[in-house]
Amino acid sequence: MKRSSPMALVVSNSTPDDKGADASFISLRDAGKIYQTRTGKVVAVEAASFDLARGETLALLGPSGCGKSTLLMMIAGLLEASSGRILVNGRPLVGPIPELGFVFQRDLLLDWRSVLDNVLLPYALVGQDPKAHVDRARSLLNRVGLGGFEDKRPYELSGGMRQRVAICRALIDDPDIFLLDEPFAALDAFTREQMQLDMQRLSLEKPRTTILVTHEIPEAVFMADRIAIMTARPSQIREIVDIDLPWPRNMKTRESEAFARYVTKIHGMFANLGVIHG
Ligand SMILES: Nc1ncnc2c1ncn2[C@@H]1O[C@H](COP(=O)(O)OP(=O)(O)OP(=O)(O)O)[C@@H](O)[C@H]1O
Repeated sequence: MKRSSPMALVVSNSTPDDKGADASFISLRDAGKIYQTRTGKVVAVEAASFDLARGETLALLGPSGCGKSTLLMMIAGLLEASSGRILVNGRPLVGPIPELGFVFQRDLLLDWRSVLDNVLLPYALVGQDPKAHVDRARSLLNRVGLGGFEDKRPYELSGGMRQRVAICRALIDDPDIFLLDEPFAALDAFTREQMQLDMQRLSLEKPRTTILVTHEIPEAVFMADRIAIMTARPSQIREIVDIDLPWPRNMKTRESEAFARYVTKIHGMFANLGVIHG
C-alpha cells in the first residue's frame, strides 16, 4: 500500500517549478555544509543530492558524526547550505520552513508547563491564543495513548511518554513536512519498537513528507520508503535504497525474509564502506 499525499506548501516567492514537483517535493542538488571553526574548516556534508516525493518517508542512515543532523537542519532551513541548492515544492529554500514539524533526540519539554500546554507551546511562542487548538491537542494525545495525562507535568512521565508529547507538539499545526532527528535514540528497545508502530499509525492517518535521522538499520528499514546510505565524514549520500515492503508494517514485517534481506544488504553496504569492521 502506497501512502497518499499531503497538501501543497509555499516556501519562497520565486517561480515554482511545478513540473514534477510532486515527485520532487524536497530536492537536494549537491547541497554541502562546511563549518568554520577556530581550528579550521569542518566539511560536515559533501554534495548531497536526492529527490523526495510528497508523503514519502526517507531515512538518513549513517555512522555517528557523518552529518545526518547537519543535513536535517539544512533541509529545515535552520542552517544555510555552504554550497548547492535545496528546493521545497520546486522553490529554493530561503529560510526556516514555516510549516514544519521537528522532533529532536531530546524531547525539550518545559517541566513547569502541563503536558497539554507543552503540546500547545508553538502557539504561545508566536503570541497566538492556543484555545482554538485544545481539541486537536487532546485528540493527538489520545492517539498516542496519552489521554488522561493532559494535566501531568513532563517530569511525571517516562522517557517514551515524554517523546510522545514532543511528537504531538511537532504535529499540532498539522505540518506538511515532518523531520525527526533520532527521536527514539534515548529509549529502551521495547519502547522504541512501540514508538515506531505509533509513528507509523500517525503517518498512515495523515501522510506527511518525512525525513528520519537514525543510525539503526532495522529502524530505517521498518520506518522508511527509502533509505539514504551516508558515508563517514565528510559525508556523502552513497546510495538510495528503496524499501519495497507493504504498508502497514507490523511484527510480521520484522519477522519476514524480505525485511531480513534489506537489513543484511544495508549492513553489507556499510561493511564495504569500512563503517563496520570485524
Ligand atoms: N556547529 C558546529 N561547528 C563545527 N562543527 C560541527 C558543528 N556541528 C556539527 N559539527 C561537526 O560536523 C560533523 C557532523 O555532525 P552532525 O551532528 O551533523 O553528525 P551526525 O551524523 O548527526 O552525528 P550523530 O549521529 O553522532 O548525532 C561532525 O564532525 C561534527 O563534529
